[in-house]
Amino acid sequence: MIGNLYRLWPHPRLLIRLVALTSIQAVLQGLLLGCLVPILRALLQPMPDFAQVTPWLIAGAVGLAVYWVLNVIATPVGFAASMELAAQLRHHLMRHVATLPLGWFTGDRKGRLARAITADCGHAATMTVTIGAPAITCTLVPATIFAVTLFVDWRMALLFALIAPLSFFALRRSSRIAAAAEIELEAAATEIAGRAIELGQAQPVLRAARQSAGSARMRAALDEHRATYRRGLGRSLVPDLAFTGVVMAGFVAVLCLGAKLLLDGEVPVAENVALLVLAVRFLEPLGTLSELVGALRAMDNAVARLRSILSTPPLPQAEDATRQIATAEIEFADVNFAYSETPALRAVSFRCEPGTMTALVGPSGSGKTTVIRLIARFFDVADGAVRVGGIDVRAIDQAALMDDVAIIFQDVYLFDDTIEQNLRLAKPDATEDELAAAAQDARLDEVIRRLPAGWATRVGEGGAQLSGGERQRVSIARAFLKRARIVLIDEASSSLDPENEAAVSQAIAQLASDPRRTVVVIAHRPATLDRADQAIALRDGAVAEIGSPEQLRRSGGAFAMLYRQYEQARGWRIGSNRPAAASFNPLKPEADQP
Ligand SMILES: Nc1ncnc2c1ncn2[C@@H]1O[C@H](COP(=O)(O)OP(=O)(O)OP(=O)(O)O)[C@@H](O)[C@H]1O
Repeated sequence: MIGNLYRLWPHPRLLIRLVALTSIQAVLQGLLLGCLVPILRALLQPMPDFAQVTPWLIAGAVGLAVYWVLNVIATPVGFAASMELAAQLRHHLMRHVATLPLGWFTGDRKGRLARAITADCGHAATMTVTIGAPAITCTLVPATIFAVTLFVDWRMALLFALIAPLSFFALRRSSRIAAAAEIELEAAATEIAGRAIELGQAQPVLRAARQSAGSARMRAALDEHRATYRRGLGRSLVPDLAFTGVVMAGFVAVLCLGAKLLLDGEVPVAENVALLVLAVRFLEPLGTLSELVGALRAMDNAVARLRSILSTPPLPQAEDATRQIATAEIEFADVNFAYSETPALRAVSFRCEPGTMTALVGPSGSGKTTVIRLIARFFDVADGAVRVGGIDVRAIDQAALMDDVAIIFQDVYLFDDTIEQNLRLAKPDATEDELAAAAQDARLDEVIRRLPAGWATRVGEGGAQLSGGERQRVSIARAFLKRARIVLIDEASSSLDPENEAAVSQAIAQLASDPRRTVVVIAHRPATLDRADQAIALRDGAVAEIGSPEQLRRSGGAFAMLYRQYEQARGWRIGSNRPAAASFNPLKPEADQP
């Protein structure tokens, strides 16, 4: 546990100082109690020997003063340490996740990361101080008392040595059960958190179903959490009682041994009294340790969750990585890639020249998004190579690659800041003219003119104040602003309003008109397919067809069928109430379509 903690912090010096301070205090506490032996021995006799007791009283007073000073120092150090450790840990975590492959950030992992940053870092740091320090005291005080007792009476020390491992085993058992219960409780709490998010996000649906106070799943999650808590309590009851029993039995054994030594005349009254005091202080911390054990386990689990993120290997970086990409040419050379067992891409080869736009098409799950992700090096390929400007992306510095790449997702996330700051993310030092030009090219200027505070309008959490099409225009404007030579677009598959659709479509065409730029778009609209210089139809992770859209339409294959269906879908949406493209499987025979 201590090892795990130590390895967790990037700069463990503060932790070492805190542990050293607490350890010195604990040993001092044990030694001060040890002073009682000669003091009582000198005082509890028919003629008290003050000369003999004086040096011990002085030593005790000095020890107490040192203990008090250390205590005064340790309290603020403890507070400062818990803040500092949490801050250190959060920075360490953020620095580490910045080196992870972008493909690591799945929904589930994003949730874990949020929990790690908001809860686990704070818990681990606070508990290190509030639980870790008393745990050290509860271990070192009995250890010191044992050493002192050895000098007073070896038989009593032997009894202490017997009680310690017995209580240690009982404690270990109860701590294991507490750990398992804590993990179950954490899983139940995570389930509740998930359901609570759902409760907020799905309010309209839940209200329509008259379940606004919570779905059946939410209630089930709450019941499960309560049941898990009760189960945990029930399971730890017996081992907890066993531990208390061992400690109590130990104390009875100490009393019996003390009485026997006294009656046999082997240990005088004064020493017997001192031994009893030592026994109490030996056993008492063991009892406290049992109260700390649950919290220690909770801390260990938080530490383990943090370590599981911190131990994720970063994206490998070549020693002599290229820092400047010569051209925006993209090439896939016999690429194979799998997320798990099933291949997502199989022997994919194609080339995209600068100054061209390539449209990726294919049914859901055919590998379009994976192609986009591999160009931006979200993951490394298993076989073959992805090259940009003729260089394998694994040999290009990740920051340099990302400097030249802009990704426009279907769901654009904007920060809860002004529209200007959201745009400046692409180029923090952009001049006003550059901002205005990018906004104009992306047809964002007309949106900004309509907004109440223009460029200074806050876009709300995730960009909620803007429509989907407007958010995409912000994202396209970022691509213009950073002069990205590689633009990867996942065109919105759901319908945009006609104004946004025309604006986004024009902005994409404008992006593609730059002869230095390569645009790859997952296309869902005939207009985009018509504008493309090259189309690649994917099926089951393999290239089914490749050529110019015109050529492929004439050949009457998968692309032609898909094109007709997109056209038809648009016609249906405009002319009737039938659902739009989402219900089509482009590579299914038309007769089988709805
Ligand atoms: N993060 C992931 N982890 C595991 N498997 C994944 C992941 N992302 C995609 N896949 C799988 O890889 C295959 C290709 O998925 P991909 O998202 O590239 O297809 P797509 O053509 O973009 O689909 P869609 O049009 O639905 O977005 C699918 O079988 C998908 O289930």
